[in-house]
Parts: sequence; C-alpha cells; structure tokens
Amino acid sequence: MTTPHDAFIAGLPKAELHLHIEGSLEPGQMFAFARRNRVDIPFADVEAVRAAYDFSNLQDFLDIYYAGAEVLRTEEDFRDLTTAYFDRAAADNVRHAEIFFDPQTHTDRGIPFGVVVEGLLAGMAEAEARHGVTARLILCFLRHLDEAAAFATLAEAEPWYHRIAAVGLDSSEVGHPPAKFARVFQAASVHGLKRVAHAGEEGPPDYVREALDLLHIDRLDHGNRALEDKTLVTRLARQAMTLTVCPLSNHKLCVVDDLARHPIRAMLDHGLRATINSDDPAYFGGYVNDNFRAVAPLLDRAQLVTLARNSFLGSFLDDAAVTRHLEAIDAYAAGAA
Ligand code: HPA
Ligand SMILES: [Zn+2]
Repeated sequence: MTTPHDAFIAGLPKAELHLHIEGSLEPGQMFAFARRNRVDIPFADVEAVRAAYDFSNLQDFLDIYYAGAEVLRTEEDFRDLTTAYFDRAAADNVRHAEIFFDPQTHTDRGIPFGVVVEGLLAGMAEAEARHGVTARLILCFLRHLDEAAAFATLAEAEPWYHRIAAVGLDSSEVGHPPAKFARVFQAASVHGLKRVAHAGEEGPPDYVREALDLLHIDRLDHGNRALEDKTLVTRLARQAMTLTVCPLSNHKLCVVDDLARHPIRAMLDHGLRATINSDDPAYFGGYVNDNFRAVAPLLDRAQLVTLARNSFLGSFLDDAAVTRHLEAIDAYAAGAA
C-alpha cells in the first residue's frame, strides 16, 4: 500500500529504540545460518517459515522466535545478523539504533555470553563504519525466567558494562510483573546502566505503574495499555516518558485489532512522547519505515516530524548529538516538497 507520506517518511532522519536483534532474523538468513552451522530447522523452505508467522498473541510469537534463534551459534552469526539489520535500517534513514538482545536465549543453549556480545559489537562497529549509523546495546532479561537467572546474567555481563547502555525486560508479560525484577534493576543501576522495560503490551496498566515505581525506567517499551488509565497517562505525559510503540507488532500480536484504529494518534494527542519502531521486523512484516507507513494515514506531516524528533529525544545519546539530529530533522522538514 502506498500513502501520500511515503516519500516524506523515507527521507526523514530517525532513531530506532525498540528492536530485538534476534527478531531481525529473516527466513532466508535462518536457512543460511542453519546450513553453515549444520542445525536442523523444522521448516521445508522460506514460504513454510512465513506461513508459520500467523500469531494470535505474544506467546504464539515467542515460541517461534525462540525456536528461530537456535540457528545463531557463532560470533560471526551475531555479527552478520547485526550488519544485515543495519543495512536495512540505514536504507530507511535510521541514523541511530538502540538494539535489544536476549543473552539468556543463547547462554541457556551453551553459547558463551562473550560470543553473543562480541559478535553484536563487531556488527555495530561495522555498521557505523559503513553507514555512519550509531548504535547502543540493551541487555534484556527474559521475564518468564526467575530473578536468580537474571542476576546471573547481569554478573556475566560485567566485563562489558561499559559497552552496554541499559538493561531491559521482555518475553511473556502476563504473570511476570516488573516487581519480580526490582532488585536486579536496582543492581544494574548501581553499575551505571539505564533501565527500560516492556510493559502494557498485554499486561495491565498496573504493570506500567510498577515499571515506573519499582524499576525506575528511563523508557517504556510498548505501553499501549497505559491508555486505559487516565491518571497514568497524565503522569507519563508530565514525566515526558518515551514510549517505544510498534504498530505492525501490535497488529500481528492482536494488541490492536485494526491498524486504522491504532492508538498512536491518541498517544500524541495526550501529549505522550511516542516513537515508532519495528520490534521484530522479520516476524511482523516490516522495518521502521513500514511501521511509519502503517500508521501514516492517521497522521499529518507535523506529527510524523514529532515522532522522529521523539525518537532522538528519547534516545540515550548525549545532548549535543540529540541537538544535531533534531536540527537535521528540522532542516529536512523545512526543505521537503
Ligand atoms: O514484543 C515483544 N514483547 C515481549 N517480548 C519480546 N521479545 C521479542 N519481542 C517481544
Ligand atoms: Zn519488543
């Protein structure tokens, strides 16, 4: 589908703040990694993989996403996965990305933490050299696992604390409230790491409140269900809390039943600092510009500019870099036909 905003979106400088690098594993790459690592995968071909990507909730997706990650074995795999994501992101004029990784998905299969993180860092360095796109890493804890496992992962990460911007929280939300990880997040903050968490994707507004009060998050991932609670919306707006919203993910996981009724417009109207992101682009049908286009019919050009500005304002870049990116957006918007 094309929209009147397509060309404007394509050229708009933007940051991506909600991207699971394991979720950028395209079906073709899955086969290539399976072949070179001699790993069996339960699919005959790429079409069979795509046909399996029909989800009715978050857990349906997670089951297949963790299975897909089995093909990732070596530092080279993690590096190649990362450079491929950044090649696509750069083509969407993403100038900066803060990417999630799920170490426990790999260390629980016997892949050393260092193999994962060194591969990702090599890919990020290569992307910066190739495209000038800057990058940060966010270590996510799997919330369906216990607090002790998260503490063990935080300890394993110690040699790389200076290379990791933040900790995050992902995987199965309902039944695994933020409170379960309050002590781990506190420990991470002592080591100078920032904090983000998925909340309010499937979980209730109270999980968003816990993420604020108990995890002291710097950014809220998804946050859709916060809209059910007026007091919470007012608080998020007053705090200028960044929400990393993922339209195609919301639709694929049935968080939103119709993209034409996606709440992005309501979020902006409430004064929330919303951003647009791709979450798991290989599984949800599109990269960041596809996500912008999915909600563009609901928005005017000034709102698209606000979304792009918000992505840098909500990033972990320093003030001088944020200012440079905001000036680039304003120059682009002023010059666009
Ligand atoms: O959208 C998501 N939600 C929770 N966990 C995840 N892990 C990858 N993507 C997601
Ligand atoms: Zn996510």
